[in-house]
Amino acid sequence: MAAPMLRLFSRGWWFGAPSLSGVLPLGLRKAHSDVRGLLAAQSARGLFKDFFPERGTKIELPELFDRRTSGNFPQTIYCGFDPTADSLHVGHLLALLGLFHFQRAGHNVIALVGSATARLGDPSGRTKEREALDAERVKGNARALRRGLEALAANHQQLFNDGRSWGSFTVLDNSAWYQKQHLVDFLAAVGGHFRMGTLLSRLSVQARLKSPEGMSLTEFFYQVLQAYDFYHLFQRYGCRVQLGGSDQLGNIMSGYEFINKLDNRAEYKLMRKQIIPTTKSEKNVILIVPYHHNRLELINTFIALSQRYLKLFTFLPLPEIDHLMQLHIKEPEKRVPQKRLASEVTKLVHGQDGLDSAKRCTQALYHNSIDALEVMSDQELKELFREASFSELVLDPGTNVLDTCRKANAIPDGPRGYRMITEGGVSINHRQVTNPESVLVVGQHILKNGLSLLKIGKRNFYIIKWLQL
Ligand SMILES: Nc1ncnc2c1ncn2[C@@H]1O[C@H](COP(=O)(O)OP(=O)(O)OP(=O)(O)O)[C@@H](O)[C@H]1O
Ligand SMILES: N[C@@H](Cc1ccc(O)cc1)C(=O)O
Repeated sequence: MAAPMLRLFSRGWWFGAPSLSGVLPLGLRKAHSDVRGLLAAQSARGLFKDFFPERGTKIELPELFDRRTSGNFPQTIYCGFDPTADSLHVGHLLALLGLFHFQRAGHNVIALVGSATARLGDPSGRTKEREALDAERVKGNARALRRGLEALAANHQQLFNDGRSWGSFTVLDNSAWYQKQHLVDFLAAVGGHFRMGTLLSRLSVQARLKSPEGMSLTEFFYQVLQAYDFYHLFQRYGCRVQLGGSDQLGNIMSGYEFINKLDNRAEYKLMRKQIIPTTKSEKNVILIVPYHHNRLELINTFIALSQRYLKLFTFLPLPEIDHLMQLHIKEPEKRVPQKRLASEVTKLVHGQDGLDSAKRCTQALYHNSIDALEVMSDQELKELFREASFSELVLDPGTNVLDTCRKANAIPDGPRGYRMITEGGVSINHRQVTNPESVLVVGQHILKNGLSLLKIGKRNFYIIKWLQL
């Protein structure tokens, strides 16, 4: 008899509020309340949408997550991330939050960096074969991804602890088991368990076979590797649940079938659906790896996003989210839920320091705060005014407003530049300066941190770092 499995897709944000009975399979409804609590809470937040398989399971999924069912607790759940780029993005964050929710409920979770799979390239959800990545590039990306995953897990642990005893968070890399694998041995041992008809029937394969470009053997083989990963994690760590976006359904099914052929113990999976359609477009990807992304960009994006994302991207209890929404109805201009969303996500991604820094940037940018500007480091200022040009100038005695603007190449030479100042188009440190001959004063035009922020017109910023002060 086929072993039980589960698929849980997250609800897309465009589908409306999830209703429990509509989302969860029959088994869950008869489960006892504790179990119901964990999956129901996740579904109520809109994190998961569907289960795989839906029927014919020997053990119902809820038992798998039940603290009180002996032998079943804790479970190990994994999700894979291919290092095809050197940054995590918001789609990954969603997958990670899925893992974090299980971790918070006491289960052990594995974030798998797919250094081996990234070399092949997952064809799922793609219309064209991706550019092949060489081993060095994948290695660099994998290091960056691992750092990002570990940083997020550490922020989660330090800043979102709720006093319960959590499961472990482990980062693994599938190159660890493929490096040692001999190709012929692998094909001989594994290949026979995969049937061509089944592999060919996967939607991701079908779509690519019909495309003008077709599909390479390398890409076709991808699902075998992901299936084997699942098997390996099942054998080695007892991992019975895999989490993935809806594009991962075919790969997860292959893993499920493969494990069942080799081992007929109960097997389960969870799946999550992609909920941010724009994330797949390269232009719209919001990079979140801590060391080379723009915190302000992240905070602004979350301010602009729908309130629904509070449920998806934060750990705030639902009643608290309802309360924030009530506040929003009374005073929408305060944008309370959006600000809270931005700060919760920034805290998770960048830690408390990152959040404080993003708040200083917001103060300096939107509230023209000189105090905030004064305590900002060069790095923060550069990040804040990413579009701004940055120059280092020597402060000669008697340097005036006109000299400063010219040396920073902020105004044109000649009378036109001069007039831009007299006509009020120039400000230094958020204060308008209309006299081109005014000599710069430390403490007014030059901040305590040795910086000046020059603004020309409405949005052209120039940061000047004064040397030899
Ligand atoms: N926008 C998204 N919404 C929800 N889940 C996502 C999103 N983007 C990726 N995921 C999920 O995150 C996990 C890791 O994805 P993966 O590393 O393959 O990223 P990707 O964006 O699909 O990039 P690529 O295919 O170019 O490597 C997968 O389970 C994937 O389905
Ligand atoms: N195929 C997944 C990443 C992944 C890699 C290896 C796995 O074992 C699982 C998942 C994706 O592209 O989104």
